[in-house]
Parts: sequence; structure tokens; C-alpha cells
Amino acid sequence: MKSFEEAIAILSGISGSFGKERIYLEEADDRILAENIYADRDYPPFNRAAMDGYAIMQEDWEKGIRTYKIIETIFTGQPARYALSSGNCYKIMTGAATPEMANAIIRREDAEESENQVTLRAGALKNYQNIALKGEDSNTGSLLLSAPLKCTPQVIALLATVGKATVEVYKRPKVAIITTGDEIVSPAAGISPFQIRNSNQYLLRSLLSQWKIRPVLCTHVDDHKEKLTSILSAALETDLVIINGAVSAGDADHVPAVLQELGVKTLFHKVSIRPGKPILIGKAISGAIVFALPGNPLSCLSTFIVFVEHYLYRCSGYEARPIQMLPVLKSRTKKHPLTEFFPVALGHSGGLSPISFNGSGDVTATIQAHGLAMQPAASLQLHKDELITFYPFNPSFYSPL
Ligand SMILES: Nc1nc2c(c(=O)[nH]1)N[C@H]1C(S)=C(S)[C@@H](COP(=O)(O)OP(=O)(O)OC[C@H]3O[C@@H](n4cnc5c(N)ncnc54)[C@H](O)[C@@H]3O)O[C@H]1N2
Ligand code: MOO
Repeated sequence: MKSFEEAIAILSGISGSFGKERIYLEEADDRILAENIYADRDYPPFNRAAMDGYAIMQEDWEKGIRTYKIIETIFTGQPARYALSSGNCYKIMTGAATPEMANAIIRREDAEESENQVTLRAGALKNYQNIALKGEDSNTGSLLLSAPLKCTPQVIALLATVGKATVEVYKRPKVAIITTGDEIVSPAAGISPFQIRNSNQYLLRSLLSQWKIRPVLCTHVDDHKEKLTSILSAALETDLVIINGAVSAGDADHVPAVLQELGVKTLFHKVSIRPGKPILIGKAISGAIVFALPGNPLSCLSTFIVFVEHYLYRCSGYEARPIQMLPVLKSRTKKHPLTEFFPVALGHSGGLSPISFNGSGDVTATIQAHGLAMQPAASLQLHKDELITFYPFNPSFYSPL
């Protein structure tokens, strides 16, 4: 049986980018940026008025001049027409370009305007008071966004700022989801006492939607070898096949045998982890990568987070799935030699609180969780405040540094 680290190394070896594509910015939400982005000009591009008010020369103020002639009103998007000279000022609007000679703006609230004159009230002026200096945010040519990077709302806004109407992003794999099991029924169907609703299909769909991936095939199949063979052979036309259930040791667990018959090379079957030990990862003759995830709800989620997402991050130009090292807030013991993943809540202190649960069949264990944490195979006891590996559920908010 492979260790977790060996399994991840094997997966890294067979995964990488599917190439890049150029898309409209409107479609870029949550996609992974594949090009570095540089400032096309200085930001701000001119000395920008930060307040509605009156722009003067600070030297005039220091000379004691308090009443100024308004020589021009400057609105946004237009240059000033007249040069500033001593005793004069501009009336200026927030966001307008402040001409070079003006080096302080006094707010409208601190002014008394009459006719084309204004009397200003203020204490000592700061140099460039209420003016955002050209280039103070970033200079032309400076690196603003470094790929790969998830297109969060802030990233999208910056792309728009620098005039990227289209952007290069990593291509996504074509995905098939196949859930299995005689006992599994759709949430819409009637249910008998010994049946279970198909939560994992919805879990997998939803996890993939965070990657903006809509499966090209999403179906359920009973524990019937021939039916499974027929659906799987169609699924192998995609890039990434995610199967759920029927992968362990039971008489109805046909997935490993069917995959073998279809020529899928097993990269590994069973990894010394909990939950998710029965996981199988293989590679088809077509090149498709097959993840057969165990059926228990927490095993399905956990193996998606640590294996499928690792693969998806590698398809998106990342080396690995983002993780963080954070302190665990309670000691924790285990008796087995497996690497264990358990749900944790991230507290205000930045520490991780393990969430108690019965086992990988629990359906509520992860609702309060912000991610999974890892207890390494050899570590039978985690001590309070020990740094442990955290796998956040939504790593876009935790960009790797
Ligand atoms: N003799 C052994 N038995 C088991 C082993 C083992 O190593 N030796 N491993 C155990 C572990 S660990 C797990 S996890 C499960 C995984 O089994 P399968 O992947 O074959 O999954 P199933 O047997 O089909 O289902 C397990 C469990 O999950 C429920 N399930 C399945 N599909 C769904 C779905 N789409 N939505 C919601 N729930 C689902 C299913 O009803 C079962 O309760 O095997 C252990 N056994
Ligand atoms: O993966 Mo199993 O979840 O240990 O029950």
C-alpha cells in the first residue's frame, strides 16, 4: 500500500497543464490566470484629486494667502487649460487630474466661495495634501499579477483596470462523474428505508463548479458489471473520470475489475490514509485520468480535496494544492499508522479546532468546517499548538505566498 506522500508524488508525475486559452474578461470568474499582468501605465496615471475642493500652491499658503481667485473648474476626464500662478486656484472635483503646479487641495467643507473667489480655512498644509500622486500605486511596466492566480473579484477588477478585455487562462479538463450503488437514489425520488440519497453526485458537481467545470457526463449506475463497463467506456473519452463508490473489497465493488478490463493502468489502489483508504487512481489508454473515490461521504470529500484538487491545481499551472501550516488548538490522538484527514474549524486566533464526528459515513461532520487538517502517519499524538497542515476548502481566499 502506498503512503500518502508516495501517492501524491505519483499523481504529480502524471499531471500537468492542458494548455492555455484566451477568454473574455466577463467569463474569467474563478478561472486560473495563465499570463503575468504588468501595469500598462502609471497608477494613478496623473496626480489625482482625492477630494472635491480647491487646488493651490502650498507656497502661497505658507506666504499667508487665504483668499484665491478661481481661474478654472477642473472636472474629471479633462485636462486643465490654464497654468496656475500665485494667488490663483483651481476648483477641482474628486478624480480629476491635478495640474503639476498645484500641490495641495483644500476640501470644499473648509472653504467659503463667492463670485469667482474662495477663502480657505485650514491649518498647516501637508505636501500634496488630498492628492494621490501619479504612480504611487504602481509604475508602468511593474508586475501586478503573477500567474498562476485564481481570478477572484479583486483580480478581475485589476485586469479591467489595466485594459485586459481578454485574458489567457489555463484550459480545464473535460470531466465525467459516475456514482455507483444499488442503494443510491436521486434526491428527487421516493426513498425506501434501506436506500440512501445520492449526495456524492451533488458534492462532486458542486466541488467542480468551484473550478468552473461542468461535467460533460454525470450519471449514476447500479452495481451491475455490464452497465458499469458500458458507462465507463464512454466516460474514458473525457480527460478526467471521477467515479464514486464500489472501489473497496465487497462482492458488488466492480470498479477495479472493470477498469482493468477497459485497459486502465492502475497507478495505485489503496493508500494508507483515513478516510479514503480504498482510493484507486489510474490512467486510461486514451490518456484519461481516473479517480475512483470511496463512497462514504467524508471519504469522497476528503479524497477530492487532497487528490483531485491536487491534480486540478497541477492542470492549472500550480505545483501543488495550496496548504497552510497552522496550530491545532486541542491535542489529538490516533492509534493507527495511517495519515489521517479530519474536519477543522478555523478560529479567530488563526488556530484549528478539530470537529468531532463518528466516522466517514457522517453527513454533518463538515458543515461547520473550513477545511481538513492532516495528522501524519507517524504522529500518534498532535500536541496543542503544534503546527499542522491545513487544506482550506476554498483556497482562493488563501493564495499561496
Ligand atoms: N473489507 C473491507 N471493507 C471495506 C474496506 C476495506 O478496506 N476492506 N474499506 C472501507 C472503507 S475505508 C470505505 S471508505 C468503504 C468504501 O467503499 P466503496 O468505495 O466500495 O463504497 P460503497 O461500498 O459503494 O459505499 C460506501 C458507503 O458510502 C455510501 N455511498 C456510496 N455512494 C454514495 C453516494 N453517491 N452518495 C451518498 N452515499 C454514498 C454507501 O451507501 C455506503 O454506505 O469501504 C469500507 N469497506
Ligand atoms: O475511507 Mo473509509 O472512509 O476510512 O471509511
